[in-house]
Amino acid sequence: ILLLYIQKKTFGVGGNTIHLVTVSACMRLACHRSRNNIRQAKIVKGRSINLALSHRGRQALKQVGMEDTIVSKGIPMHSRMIHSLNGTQYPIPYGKKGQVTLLLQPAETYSNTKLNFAHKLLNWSTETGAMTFLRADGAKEEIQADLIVGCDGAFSAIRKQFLRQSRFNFSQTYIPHGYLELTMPPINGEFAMKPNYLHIWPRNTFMMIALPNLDKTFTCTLFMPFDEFENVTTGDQVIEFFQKYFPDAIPLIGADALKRDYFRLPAQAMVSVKCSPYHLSDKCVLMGDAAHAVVPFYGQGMNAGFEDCLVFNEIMDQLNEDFSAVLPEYTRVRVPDDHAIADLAMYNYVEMRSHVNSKWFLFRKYIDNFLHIIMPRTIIPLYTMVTFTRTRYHEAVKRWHWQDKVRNDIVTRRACWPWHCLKFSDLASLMTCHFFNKEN
Ligand SMILES: Cc1cnn(-c2ccc(OCc3ccccc3)c(C(=O)O)c2)c1-c1ccc(Cl)c(F)c1
Repeated sequence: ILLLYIQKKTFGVGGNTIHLVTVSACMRLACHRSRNNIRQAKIVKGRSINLALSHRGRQALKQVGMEDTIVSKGIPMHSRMIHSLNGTQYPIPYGKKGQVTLLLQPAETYSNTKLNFAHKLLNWSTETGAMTFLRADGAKEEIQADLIVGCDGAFSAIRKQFLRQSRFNFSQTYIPHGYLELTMPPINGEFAMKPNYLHIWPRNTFMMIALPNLDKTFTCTLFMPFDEFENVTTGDQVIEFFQKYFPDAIPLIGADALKRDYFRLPAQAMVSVKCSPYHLSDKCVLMGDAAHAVVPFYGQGMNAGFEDCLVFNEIMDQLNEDFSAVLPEYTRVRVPDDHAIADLAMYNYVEMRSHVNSKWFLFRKYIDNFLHIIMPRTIIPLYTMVTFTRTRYHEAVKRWHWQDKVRNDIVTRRACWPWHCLKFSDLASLMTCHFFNKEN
């Protein structure tokens, strides 16, 4: 989690590698993490190390002068590549030049990084900020903090103490889908597929994506209901399943590797966590997955966490770093937006699970892009607002509903397409909205 120039003693607890390294690199923050160093682990149990960085996350990195460093280690994806069942591939650009999603892997450690791995938080006090850690050598370490930032993930130890507080709201939802990661190796030292694309195989209840890595491999993530994972128990059944749904991926992953890696780890669960408030008195604040774990179907998990820091620091500026005012204001401003992206990611999961196959995906995206081209200020695709702007998440949702109403009003009054079926007045009303927005 990015905490910018807080002069007081601030202790971050948790955070995954990219958050920890970035935090420490920019602020000599003492970070305490119960897990071992992911960078030294050979196999990390089911934990994906691909992180999709887009505009919100980049703005946070920019504010601490880290954007160029981190972006230089990322792979830009300027379009989706939709893989149809018959093996045909359709590129759909994300939009304007420069609107890319960056794929990151754990960054390098920086000289002023003080990372305390395998430090388990035993206890902490909301009144005094006193913290007790159990170190890897078994010794206990007492620390006194002015502010404790709980960025210790979806199953936060810091948040556990919030549960004892009156009027603390908390919800946790596991979805019936799991995910499993496979590796697509390079061919003759080169990427097996076009690298600067987010490869998507939309198959309604099954989906697979492939994200490029710096070592020219792709990390393929298969999303599928646990019931379906349980039906595939032998190597031959894996091949049969892939022949039916992802035939073009078999030669690229390799049949033997597919049969082997498919069973390397069990399918991992996905959880959505929402809570409020995000703060306790003036001593503790939750950020990142500890505050709002989201399902991955919008690629916004890390970006929302980074934007937490950006918003926190904007409020620190406004309220002169007075934690007793900053923390409640951070809750007031940030909770509606983080709840909105959690709901949006879950909506996308339902949308993509129910009827998003390659034809529907293509249709939706072509329509979105077409309407955005002819009325760039009136129709802005939701994915564009979420991924390529800092439009507040809850405001993006409000605008999306308004745009859907405008579009559906026109469509329901005219059963047919294409465009020439619309009466002039329909076009006029749309263009009026467009010019009206121009005024705004
Ligand atoms: C890692 C990452 C970064 N962005 N996205 C993402 C997510 C959703 C998208 O569209 C939603 C939609 C398309 C068509 C109809 C309704 C909704 C698009 C898009 O427009 O390209 C891209 C993902 C991602 C993550 C998991 C799955 Cl399963 C997946 F497919 C992609």
